[in-house]
Amino acid sequence: MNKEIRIFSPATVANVACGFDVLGFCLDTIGDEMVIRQTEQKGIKITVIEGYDLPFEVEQNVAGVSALAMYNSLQPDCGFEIEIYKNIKPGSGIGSSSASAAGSVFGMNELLGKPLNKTQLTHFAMKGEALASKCEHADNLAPAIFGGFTLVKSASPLQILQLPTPSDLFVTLIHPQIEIKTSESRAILPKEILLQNAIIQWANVGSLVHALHTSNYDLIKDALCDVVIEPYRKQLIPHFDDVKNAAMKAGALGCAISGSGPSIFMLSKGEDIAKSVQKAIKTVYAKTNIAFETYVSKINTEGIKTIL
Ligand SMILES: Nc1ncnc2c1ncn2[C@@H]1O[C@H](COP(=O)(O)OP(=O)(O)O)[C@@H](O)[C@H]1O
Ligand SMILES: N[C@@H](CCOP(=O)(O)O)C(=O)O
Repeated sequence: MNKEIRIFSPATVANVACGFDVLGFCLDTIGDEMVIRQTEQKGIKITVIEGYDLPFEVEQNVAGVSALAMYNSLQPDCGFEIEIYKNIKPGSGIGSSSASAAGSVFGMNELLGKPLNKTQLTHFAMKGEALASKCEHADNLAPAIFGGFTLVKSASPLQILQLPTPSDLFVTLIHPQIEIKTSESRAILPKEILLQNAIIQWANVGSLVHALHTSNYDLIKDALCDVVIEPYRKQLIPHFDDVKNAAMKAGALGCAISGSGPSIFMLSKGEDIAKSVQKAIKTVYAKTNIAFETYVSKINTEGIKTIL
């Protein structure tokens, strides 16, 4: 036995400004690698973790929890070992936990001859994601597994819509090297929101979806606005307003918190503008003593994939 595959499990941007818990897109160059190995010995084992200090206990690691949920449901006549080569810092706001939760179930499914479709994989991956964020949200998992832009129409029963990706859309991202746990940045959100803000927000979600379908960059610009979540969470992110101002001045279509932060993303029309935006936001953080990384990426329309 001992069949194995190596996979690339991408980072993702959840929420996309107005679509808290429902919208997301997949990044191109940033992601983890994982090796999933089929073994004669039954059960799930995490055998290697490199890059960051994370638990090896299956029940404490999101990759283990999602793998176990799928394993218990399918009850295959074999076991699996999981190796995690982590590039995405946990608590980054670019779907670190989601990359691991999706990677283990994707790899197992490939080795078992693909008995599950992508929505079913997302369902099991959500069990792992819930360990990290204390909530079964799929807005990182769906773009990681399906690629491109996705909308989670319903979490239960799970229904995912794939949205088109305008070809000239580029992402710029800044990742201040501080950790914000998704569970903690969810805990500070209000339980109720003002109707007047809800109206603005759902108009923006509808407009953004329409703009993606029609490659209408002006409408993307109008719709990339979050009046519900950002006012609370931006307080956790040093210099958020300065980054946003610099990015918009440099020509970005929009700028918002990536997932639960601390990463901040911008969308731009064309790679040249995305690079100018990168230069502008670098100057904001360069004046501080906070370490940071910046990236320019295409939208990854393929999602998670086998690389060996
Ligand atoms: N395989 C894993 N990858 C990343 N984080 C994990 C993993 N397993 C458990 N965790 C825990 O999940 C938390 C990070 O998840 P989360 O706060 O959602 O960050 P992110 O926004 O980067 O996904 C950390 O507490 C981390 O210890
Ligand atoms: N919708 C979730 C997304 C969390 O994304 P992450 O990349 O920070 O895990 C939220 O905003 O809480």
